[in-house]
Amino acid sequence: MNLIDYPDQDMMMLDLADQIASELVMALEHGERASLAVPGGSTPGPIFDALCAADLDWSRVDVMLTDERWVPETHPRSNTALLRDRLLTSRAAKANLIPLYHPTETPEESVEALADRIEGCLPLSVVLLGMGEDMHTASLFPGADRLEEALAPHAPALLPMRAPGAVEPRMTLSARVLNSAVNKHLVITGRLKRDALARAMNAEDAMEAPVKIVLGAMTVHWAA
Ligand SMILES: O=C1O[C@H](COP(=O)(O)O)[C@@H](O)[C@H](O)[C@H]1O
Repeated sequence: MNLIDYPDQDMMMLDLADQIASELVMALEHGERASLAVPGGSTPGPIFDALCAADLDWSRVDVMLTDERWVPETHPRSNTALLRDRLLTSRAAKANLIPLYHPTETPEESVEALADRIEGCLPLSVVLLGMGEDMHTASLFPGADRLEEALAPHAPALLPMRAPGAVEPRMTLSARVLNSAVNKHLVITGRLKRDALARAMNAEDAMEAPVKIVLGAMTVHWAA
């Protein structure tokens, strides 16, 4: 794991947006298409605000979330709504959204159809992950019902997930998909998440600290 400490959050968000844009450009130089997976939640908005204006051929980029809350796009907690508002705009409006949500009552009803579209984008060119203070990443939560399956080396690409720490059912990329990305970044802010990262590094296994499963070849970006 490579940990970068930034002097402030603004600088970190701009720098990270630049790095991701460069990695996408590189991927497009070597292949027909590039793929990018990004988190939802409260942290990545400023990265999206800068990244959406990057001068690259977005029409050849597939964009997806690392995980989604099972709520419609009109819901304030929809990660897809965040993506549409702050990343899939400006130049990046030309990117192709690979959805992690479909309006069925449960994620189980949609998982197969959604997974089919993800398989065609693997390995991901770039993954950006977030992390909660409980050491979850994507929707790999401690105590989640299908966590063991999602952490397994031959896990399916996409899994429904329910956890005591998650407000609603989730859909998440598996650890296999996250770890197989060509470029891997984890962005965290604040002292509490830095402490959580330290706890995850020292944890016995990823079942108690799921983020541990992705830390191996990860660049972790932190600012207070
Ligand atoms: O629920 C989620 O939480 C994590 C962390 O979110 P944050 O608000 O603490 O930044 C996020 O990475 C994940 O994508 C999201 O669904």
